[in-house]
Amino acid sequence: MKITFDDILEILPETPIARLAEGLPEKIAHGLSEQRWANLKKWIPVVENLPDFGEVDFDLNAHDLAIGKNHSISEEQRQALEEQLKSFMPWRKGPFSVMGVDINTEWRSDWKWDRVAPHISPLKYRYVLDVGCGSGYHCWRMAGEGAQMVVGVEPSPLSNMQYWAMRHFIGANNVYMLPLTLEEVPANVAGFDTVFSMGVLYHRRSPIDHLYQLKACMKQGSELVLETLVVNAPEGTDPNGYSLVPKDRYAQMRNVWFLPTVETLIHWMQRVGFKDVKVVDVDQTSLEEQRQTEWMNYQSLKDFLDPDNVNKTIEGYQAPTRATLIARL
Ligand SMILES: Nc1ncnc2c1ncn2[C@@H]1O[C@H](C[S@+](CC[C@H]([NH3+])C(=O)[O-])CC(=O)[O-])[C@@H](O)[C@H]1O
Repeated sequence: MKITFDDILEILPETPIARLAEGLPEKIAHGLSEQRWANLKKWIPVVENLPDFGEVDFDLNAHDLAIGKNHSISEEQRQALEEQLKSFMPWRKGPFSVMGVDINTEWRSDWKWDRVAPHISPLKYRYVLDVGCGSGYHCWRMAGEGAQMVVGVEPSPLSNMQYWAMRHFIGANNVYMLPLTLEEVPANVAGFDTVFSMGVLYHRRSPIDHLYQLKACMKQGSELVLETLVVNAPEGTDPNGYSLVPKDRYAQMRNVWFLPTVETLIHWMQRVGFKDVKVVDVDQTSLEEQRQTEWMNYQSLKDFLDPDNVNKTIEGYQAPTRATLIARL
């Protein structure tokens, strides 16, 4: 199957998010430019040559999407497919099961979805944006909840290939991933009914600007679902207004900037104009939720924590704890 954006370009003008189309072909070309990302030269042919097994069953409400669960292929075909899918390693966000190949990703992203989904407004018939959607795992689950259209924006070309690999087997099913950053989304879209930003805010150098950019995508009365790393204020420090900017790395990640307390995060969201801000979950990431697997064979959370104290990062900070907040525009 060829990677093509013709369908989304054709659909967009008829939707409340029509302004997303502005300059889109050029932005897509930039996002998937082989000059910028030499690996695309090897990845794109793998995607485009995935085998055609005809119509395949799947279940967007299953934790692994159960693609082709009732469709039998030969062991030889299964092994060849496994090899093709392994060319998109490391697989971080999932899991996925494709024609009997179980992609055991670094993250149990289904656990995050199970924590978030019970608290959000029903997605049925909604236009949904998932910012920094990774492999697109949550986008598929959002479509499973009946969304009218899910747009994932994700600058990582490898993550985009992982989306296309799933799409090859199951079709778009209202899910479209664009190889864009949030900053490339036009500032006047103002049409999404639900916007998710999960695991992105702490990567931004200007968290308040990130919140304004999310807001600019949203329709009046719509919902924001924000998930990000938080910290407790040090003993004796007022949590209101406190946020940690790590000296250097945080849990070995170089690109971590602001880790607010939950109180500070609420305040930031209110300052930007979000209403009814609710904290629906705070959860310390477990070693079972993020770990090395056969499909992600680099170091993982265990290696980023203090070997003598799993509640601290290797740098001595509070171990990764994520809060989910829901707010209305
Ligand atoms: N400016 C940006 N605009 C859009 N995306 C970005 C930007 N910068 C980084 N990203 C992307 O945001 C994703 C963050 S992961 C969360 C995945 C999923 N949401 C999850 O909640 O599991 C982090 C985590 O593991 O928490 C990466 O895929 C980046 O490429």
